[in-house]
Amino acid sequence: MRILLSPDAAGAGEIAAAIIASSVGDRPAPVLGVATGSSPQPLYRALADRVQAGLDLSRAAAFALDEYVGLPVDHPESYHAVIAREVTGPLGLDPARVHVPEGAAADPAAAAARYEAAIAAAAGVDLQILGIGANGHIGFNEPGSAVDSRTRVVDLAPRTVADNSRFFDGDAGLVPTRALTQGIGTILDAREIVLIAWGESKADAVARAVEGPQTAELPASFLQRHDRVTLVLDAAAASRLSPASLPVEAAR
Ligand SMILES: N[C@@H]1[C@@H](O)[C@H](O)[C@@H](COP(=O)(O)O)O[C@@H]1O
Repeated sequence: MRILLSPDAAGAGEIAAAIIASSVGDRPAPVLGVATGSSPQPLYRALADRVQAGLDLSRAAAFALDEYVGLPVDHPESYHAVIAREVTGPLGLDPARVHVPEGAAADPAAAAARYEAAIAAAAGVDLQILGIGANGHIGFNEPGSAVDSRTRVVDLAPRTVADNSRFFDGDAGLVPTRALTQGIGTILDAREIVLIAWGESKADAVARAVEGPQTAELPASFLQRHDRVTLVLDAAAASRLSPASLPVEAAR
């Protein structure tokens, strides 16, 4: 895993945006994997600045990682709404090429299978953007998720429901308890992965993802088996990594 550091979240966003621009900026029709949550927001802001300055993503396709089950698509905290607000608009994507799992479908399991088929039909994801949960989840692959899991319906861990209650007026009772998520296997099929993490609350999960054993108990640890992963971290998120894991200039 390549690790890049910035003193703060905004700087981490700039670094991640630069990687994305150089990886996919020259492709005529790249396929992006896009995450929601607070982690990628500095990245999207920095990428939006690049779009304002001339980066053209209008022919890019995008596949969101996950969506709540049972939330109407027009709910402001549905990932359909979040992706439209924070990604599609600011990055100048074509809404017709942006895909989000159908968490409001009558048959979510069938919707999961359709989503896998849609990713395959697009010839896979070129670059997957990831955040990480405080419990080491990626997408909504909670502890216990298998390395070869595919897009499916999952139950959210109590900690994730509590963490995400901040998006629902602080009321955990309003947070859906199930979601559709790309699986670990789906995520690992992406040709390149950029994970952004910032803040002290992610430091433990980051250290275990990088230095711990590969285990379903910390789903992000499975990223160790991908050969093109970059972690872009601020100082707080990197604070529990051993010096041996850090870039040479930071470890001195
Ligand atoms: N499903 C999302 C993930 O895709 C996200 O990466 C993670 C971290 O969230 P945040 O970035 O807000 O800390 O948990 C959320 O619940």
